[in-house]
Amino acid sequence: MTTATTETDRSAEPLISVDDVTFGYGDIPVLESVSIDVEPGSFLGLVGPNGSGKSTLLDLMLGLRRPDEGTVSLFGEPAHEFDAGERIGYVAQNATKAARNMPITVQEVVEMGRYPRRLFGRFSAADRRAVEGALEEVGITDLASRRVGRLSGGQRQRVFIARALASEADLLALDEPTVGVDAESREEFYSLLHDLNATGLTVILIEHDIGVVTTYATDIACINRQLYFDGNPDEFVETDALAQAYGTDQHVLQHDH
Ligand SMILES: Nc1ncnc2c1ncn2[C@@H]1O[C@H](COP(=O)(O)OP(=O)(O)OP(=O)(O)O)[C@@H](O)[C@H]1O
Repeated sequence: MTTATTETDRSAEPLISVDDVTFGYGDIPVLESVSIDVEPGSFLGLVGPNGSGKSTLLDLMLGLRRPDEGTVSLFGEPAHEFDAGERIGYVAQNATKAARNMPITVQEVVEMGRYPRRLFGRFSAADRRAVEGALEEVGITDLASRRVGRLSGGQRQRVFIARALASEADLLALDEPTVGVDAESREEFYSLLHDLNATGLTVILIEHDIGVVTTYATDIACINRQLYFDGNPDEFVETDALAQAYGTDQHVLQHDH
C-alpha cells in the first residue's frame, strides 16, 4: 500500500542541501562524501543500521554540527549559521523518556512553541489561537491541562508535534520518535505525520522500521557511513540498497502495511 501521495515541489530550491559532506568524531569517521537534498513538502525517511550515522546526518542537516568537508545549506543559508528556532520543530530520540519527569502541563509545553514570537514576553490572541489550533490538529485538546509526565509515550510525542505546529515550523525532524510506544499508537502517530505532511509540512524521520518509511515517506535515504540509496519508496523496495547498507542479504523488511 502506498500512503505517500503528497505532491513534492521539486522545482523549488531544496529546503536542505547536503553537498559532499564528510564528518567524523575526532578520528572516528562517521559520514563519507554524503550528498542529499531535502525538497520542500517532502517526507524523508532516513534509514540505516545502528551507528550508521543517521542522527549525525540529521544534526548536520539542522546545523547542530559542522561538516569536516563539504557544505550543508538550510533554507538557502549555511546550516550552522541558520537560526532555526521558529522554522524547525525537532523531536529528539529520547524525548519521550526524558519527558516522563516533566512536571508541566501539555498546554505549557505547546505554548513553548510560541516563545520566540511573543512580544514583550506576553502571549497575544494570535499566540493563543496558534496553541489551540495545534492542540486540536494533533487531537490532544482534551489533554491540555494534564501533566506531560503522566501521559502515554504516544500522547507525549503528539505534545512535541503540537509544540512544533504552534511555532509554525516549516520542517519537522524526528529521531526514532516511537521507541517505547505501543503498536496501535505508533500507527496513529505515523498517520498523523502523513496528514501533517499532506498539509505542506516537510518531515524528516529517522526510523528503524522499514515498513513505516516505505508506507509513509515520499523519499528514502539509506546510509551506512556512505549513502546507499536516495529516491522514492517504490524504487527503494526494488533495489538491494538495504541489504548492502546492512551488510547482509537477509530480508529485513519488518512488516508490510
Ligand atoms: N558525540 C559523539 N562522540 C563520539 N562518537 C559519537 C558521538 N555521537 C555518535 N557517535 C558515534 O558515531 C557513530 C554514528 O552515530 P549516530 O548516532 O549518528 O548513528 P545512528 O545511525 O543514529 O545510530 P542509532 O540508530 O543507533 O541511533 C556511532 O559509532 C556512534 O557511536
